[in-house]
Amino acid sequence: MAPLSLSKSRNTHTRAILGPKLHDRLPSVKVLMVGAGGIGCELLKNVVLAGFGHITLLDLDTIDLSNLNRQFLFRKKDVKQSKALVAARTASAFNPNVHITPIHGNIKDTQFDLAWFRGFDIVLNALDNLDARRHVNRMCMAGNIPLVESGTAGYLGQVQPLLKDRTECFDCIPKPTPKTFPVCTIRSTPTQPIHCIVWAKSYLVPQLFGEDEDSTDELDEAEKQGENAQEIANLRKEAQAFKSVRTALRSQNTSSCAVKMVFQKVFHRDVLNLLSMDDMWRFRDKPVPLDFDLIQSDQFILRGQAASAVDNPADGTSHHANGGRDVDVHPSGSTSSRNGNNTAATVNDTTVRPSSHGLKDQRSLSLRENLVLFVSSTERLAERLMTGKEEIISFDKDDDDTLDFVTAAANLRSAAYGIPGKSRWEVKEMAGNIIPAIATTNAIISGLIVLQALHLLRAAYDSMRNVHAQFKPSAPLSAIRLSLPDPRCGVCRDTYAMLQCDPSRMTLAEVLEGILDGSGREVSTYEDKRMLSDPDFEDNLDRTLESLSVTKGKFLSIVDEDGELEAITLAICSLPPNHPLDGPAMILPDPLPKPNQRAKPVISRPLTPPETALGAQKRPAPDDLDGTQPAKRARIASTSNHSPGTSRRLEEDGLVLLDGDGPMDEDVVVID
Ligand SMILES: Nc1ncnc2c1ncn2[C@@H]1O[C@H](COP(=O)(O)OP(=O)(O)OP(=O)(O)O)[C@@H](O)[C@H]1O
Ligand SMILES: [Zn+2]
Repeated sequence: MAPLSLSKSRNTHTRAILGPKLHDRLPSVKVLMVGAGGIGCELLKNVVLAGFGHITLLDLDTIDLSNLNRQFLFRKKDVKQSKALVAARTASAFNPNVHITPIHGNIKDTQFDLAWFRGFDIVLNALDNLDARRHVNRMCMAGNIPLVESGTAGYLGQVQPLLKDRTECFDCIPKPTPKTFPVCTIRSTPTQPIHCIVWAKSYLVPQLFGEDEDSTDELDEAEKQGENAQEIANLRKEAQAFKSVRTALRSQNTSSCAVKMVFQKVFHRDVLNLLSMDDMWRFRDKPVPLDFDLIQSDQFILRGQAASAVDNPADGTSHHANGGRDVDVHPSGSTSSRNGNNTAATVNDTTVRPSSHGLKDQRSLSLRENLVLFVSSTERLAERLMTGKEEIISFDKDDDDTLDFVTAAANLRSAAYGIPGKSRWEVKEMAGNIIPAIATTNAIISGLIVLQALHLLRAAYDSMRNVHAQFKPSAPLSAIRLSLPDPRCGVCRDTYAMLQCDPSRMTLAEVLEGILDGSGREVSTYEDKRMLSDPDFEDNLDRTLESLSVTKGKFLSIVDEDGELEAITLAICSLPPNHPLDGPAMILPDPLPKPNQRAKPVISRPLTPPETALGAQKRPAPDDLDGTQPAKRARIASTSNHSPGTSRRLEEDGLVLLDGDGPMDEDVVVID
């Protein structure tokens, strides 16, 4: 028998499985893949080998050493290069007929507007965060583009095909409330290692290395409004104290003492201040203020132990320092001290630790070693600010300097409060909210993504399933029929249209006039959760879209005040390239969007499993269905989520830090 030609053998099986019709179609299908990480690398390989011809691969990140164990399109030589570019280069070689366009960018960037999304036949998500997933979901709902959503967490995984009007969308189901901690626990009364880690990562790192948030105006305003004068005076003192250490960290002259200043403030003076509040410690163990010089000279006695002997490993055992000289206590490997000299704060570490005590990242550090690590990491971070390389630094589990800093600061705080410390490895897991990734789960999920994508392309809607990989040896996969859209969903129930316009020349009123065709309906307008106008608030109507930050890539929602009709959401796009310069500043969608009657709320909905890798998704209990109209719900959400009065920071990974002035149970630090 004559051997099959390579291209014949390459396609024979796929063709037999997919059937000639679908197989012939794949070379012309335009796929957008978002994410080239753990799932993304596996998925790209599958998509290329399945015979898809045009793949656009987008990822914002560069390759990290820690990716190599499972992101097999990358090699050590590729570290620090763009994931999208390297993955595309590697996978192109798997199939000569494939055309991969890599983009090193953020999918939320406004250049990737609805017009751009509409250039694709299908979108495959291989992302790792809710924010980006929500964004892609909205774009796909707006453009009626089939989307396959996916996620893995350890042994768990999920694949979910989504199509507007046929299936629920990613936002139809409320996502789990993240884990919360009261702010006072984090700021004043920690009792667990995680409290100290969150404090170091979400409070201390931003205070020292993040943006300079001038709170003077806020405090002046609070004072005017007659808030507690003593409290305001304390907050001013606190702000001033942080200001001076921030300045010191950024200044050449004082930088040598800066690290010690930081230490004295947060581990000594702040603890003394707290101790002065007697009431706080009536039923709690008191913290102990740490002493830099005494720890350095190993004369500090903490709860009966010397600094070099105090270590607080998670297992509760204590390792006493003796024996041979060691060891690098900079887990990142850096031992540099600024200007090559020992600064006032530098500890000449001759700590003696048995080097056999586990891998260096997994060792528990003594109090003294934590001090050394605190000094060196603070110096490294300060140096990055001083050399102007970065203006601000935020925590990143893969950034050795910030991880060292958080490890050391958290452990020093733990020591002060008598809480067990954590190794750098454990801190990385806890601060980075890491569930170890399992390559096999990624591989299984990536295969399932392609299967669901093929169902979508074939319009075989009855075959589509939500598939879950679960930790159940008897039933490792479960496949569930898809649910219908939630009629109350504020994303997929909107009527979408594309508005091509020049936002610098169009006012909000002109857009409303054009879209509502002079119907005079009473409406409110929103950009995301920001309310721009309502019937009682018309100040913005004569402002241009640009001045209201409603520009290319953003959505403008027009919500019916009566709640009778679904909302109209306009995706703002540029005018076409050939549009005459003196032409109209807006091209209205044709036909104009005609929103449907709003559906009455339903009580029972099809089953979706309770726990997913995209988040333990819970449907509202029937009692929660209060029948509130989405329009009104959106309004409530918009005001409660971003009330300007609340001092709130939202961090990338979903962590919310509320510096609350509200009641205690509203003051929470939230971990996603
Ligand atoms: N907004 C976004 N735009 C483009 N790519 C994104 C966006 N958000 C996340 N990603 C990418 O999605 C991918 C998710 O992959 P994965 O979960 O394996 O993350 P990772 O960073 O490679 O791994 P780990 O978090 O475990 O270190 C990452 O490569 C990440 O850069
Ligand atoms: Zn929805």
